[in-house]
Amino acid sequence: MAAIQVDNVTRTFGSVTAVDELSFTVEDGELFGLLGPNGAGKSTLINVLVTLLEPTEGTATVNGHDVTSETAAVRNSIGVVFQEQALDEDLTGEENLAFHARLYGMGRRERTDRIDEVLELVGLTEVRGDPVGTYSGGMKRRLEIGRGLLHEPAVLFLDEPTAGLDARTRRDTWEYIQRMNEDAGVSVVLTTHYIEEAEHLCDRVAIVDDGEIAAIDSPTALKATLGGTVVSLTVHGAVSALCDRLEEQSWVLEYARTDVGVNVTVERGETRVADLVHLADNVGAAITSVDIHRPNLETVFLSLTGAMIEDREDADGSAGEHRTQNAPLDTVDGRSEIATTEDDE
Ligand SMILES: Nc1ncnc2c1ncn2[C@@H]1O[C@H](COP(=O)(O)OP(=O)(O)OP(=O)(O)O)[C@@H](O)[C@H]1O
Repeated sequence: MAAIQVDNVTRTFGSVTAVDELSFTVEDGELFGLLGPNGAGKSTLINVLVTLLEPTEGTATVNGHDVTSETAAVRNSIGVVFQEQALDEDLTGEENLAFHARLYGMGRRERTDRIDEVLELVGLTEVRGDPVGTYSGGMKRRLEIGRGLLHEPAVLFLDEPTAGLDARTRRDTWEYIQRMNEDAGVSVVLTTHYIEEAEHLCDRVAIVDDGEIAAIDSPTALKATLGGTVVSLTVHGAVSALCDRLEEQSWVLEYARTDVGVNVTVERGETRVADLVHLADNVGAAITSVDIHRPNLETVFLSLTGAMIEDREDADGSAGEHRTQNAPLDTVDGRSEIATTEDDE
């Protein structure tokens, strides 16, 4: 049985379609990610799956239970960690868990055993007696994840599990998420707008944009669809002539004009910079900056939607707004010399 089955789910808020006819399956034991910018519809989808919102249209099951007609069964079989922290900072880590265990109706014996196990799993055994107010951001996050696991759910939902954490703590948190997925055998569905998180952590990723799934596959398979690196050129003058020349080159896999120049997809981008500069010279165009994007989920998002996730984030406040295709990759216009940067893997 699939952990989650979503069939044509739509959720609207007035005139806003937050989730638009989504269909996908999450297999038992998978670590599954919903990747997209703020406002893409990830939280709305999670809220439908955890029975906090009813779908406007379509159906979904979680652990075989229908999210509309079997809400109690769904809730009993899931754990949820929301974006907003919900811990009592005056209570100790252990007391926070005990409170939650009582809510779930766990008996004293079961409670004690399970709290010990969970604290061990999230690496908080030594600080179990300290007030949560003294915990670091990462420790609080782990405690929340542990709390979501107390009643041994089959599926754990994590909404932006590492938002607001520094890079190192984020990486540590990934290890704990992986550990629970592997050791506790729990299926995990997480939302994120961090490329690296989706890439590093997830077995499969759905790329979500404007309420729709643009692509769904393993990070490796998604990157393989690109078949090259994207070289973003900022160009002054003669962009059309440069595009005509790009069209003639057998080594150019694809190109697309942007507001500031052109994105060129080639094999091993770093080896083609000199050729691109040469081509530009020939047609009287000036390349003022070069950015090389190794294939990662950001470049997959770019090729699918015409914008970077970061651009969408910058445009936030207008979450979910439609942007023009091939929006600028960067605001490097006006640089006088060529700067070459590469995304970290
Ligand atoms: N309760 C609501 N009322 C009205 N509009 C909403 C509501 N909840 C979400 N939306 C809108 O639905 C769209 C999707 O929002 P959603 O929060 O699901 O996106 P998201 O990808 O989870 O982003 P974030 O990470 O910022 O929560 C946005 O346009 C948002 O403004």
